[in-house]
Amino acid sequence: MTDTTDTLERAPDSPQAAPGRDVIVRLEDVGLTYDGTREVLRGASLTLREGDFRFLTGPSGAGKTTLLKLIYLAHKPTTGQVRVFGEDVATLPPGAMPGLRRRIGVVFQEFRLLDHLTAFENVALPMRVAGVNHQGYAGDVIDLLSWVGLSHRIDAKPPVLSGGEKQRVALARALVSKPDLILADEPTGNVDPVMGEKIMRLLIELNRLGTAVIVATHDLGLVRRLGKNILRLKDGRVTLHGPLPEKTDGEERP
Ligand SMILES: Nc1ncnc2c1ncn2[C@@H]1O[C@H](COP(=O)(O)OP(=O)(O)OP(=O)(O)O)[C@@H](O)[C@H]1O
Repeated sequence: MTDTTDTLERAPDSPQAAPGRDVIVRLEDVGLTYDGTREVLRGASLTLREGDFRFLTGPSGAGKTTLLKLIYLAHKPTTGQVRVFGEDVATLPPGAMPGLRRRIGVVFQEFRLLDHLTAFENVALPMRVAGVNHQGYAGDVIDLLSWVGLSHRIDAKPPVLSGGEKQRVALARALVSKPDLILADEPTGNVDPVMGEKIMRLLIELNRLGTAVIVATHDLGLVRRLGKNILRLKDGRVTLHGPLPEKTDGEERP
């Protein structure tokens, strides 16, 4: 079996460098074609281990969101194998999906906050859906909103929150079930650079505490500053790269 890694430059947390950590996501030779005609992934492979942090980059339309949705079990591959927390998605027993998904926190554009619920209620929602009672989650929700700097906005509803505040509520919601893996699709997309940096620092802190993270982004400045390994998606395939070097004239990589 071939690994993910067509190219690996200075990647200290690479699969090769850390064989002791469990593999939590493995894609092997995955193809995904929408509607039988639109081939987005072709022979895509990657390995993610516990505690890894990866930026996911690539041209618009390359399939970054599609790849994250595959890992979140929202799509099945057309060909190849997807394993998440050791389970083969193709042969997942009925009823196993919610349990797997609870181990994954997502910050996706289309999973918007519910406008009629407060910040507290939005963050609490995954716990309520999982059948946890108020006492079981209230403390965690308050702590999380405080951690993302929103203690003062607990009772505010999304229509009166700024873009950055909404992103941080969404991040808190993704974290409330203490996931082993966070998938964030352009989490800094609609916020100013200072807020974008703050959101990324929160993700990095979370990763430092042990959560694996994949962040899809077009923001190469951020990728360069934060110095993390990169999964690059292009022509349907994934390659793993080390941190971007300092900018050089005319440089145009991911
Ligand atoms: N549900 C779908 N049905 C059909 N085609 C789709 C679907 N979702 C995405 N696509 C197409 O698949 C391709 C990849 O889309 P995707 O959103 O995964 O790319 P992306 O790399 O995340 O793009 P961007 O950087 O612009 O957000 C695009 O051409 C898109 O139009």
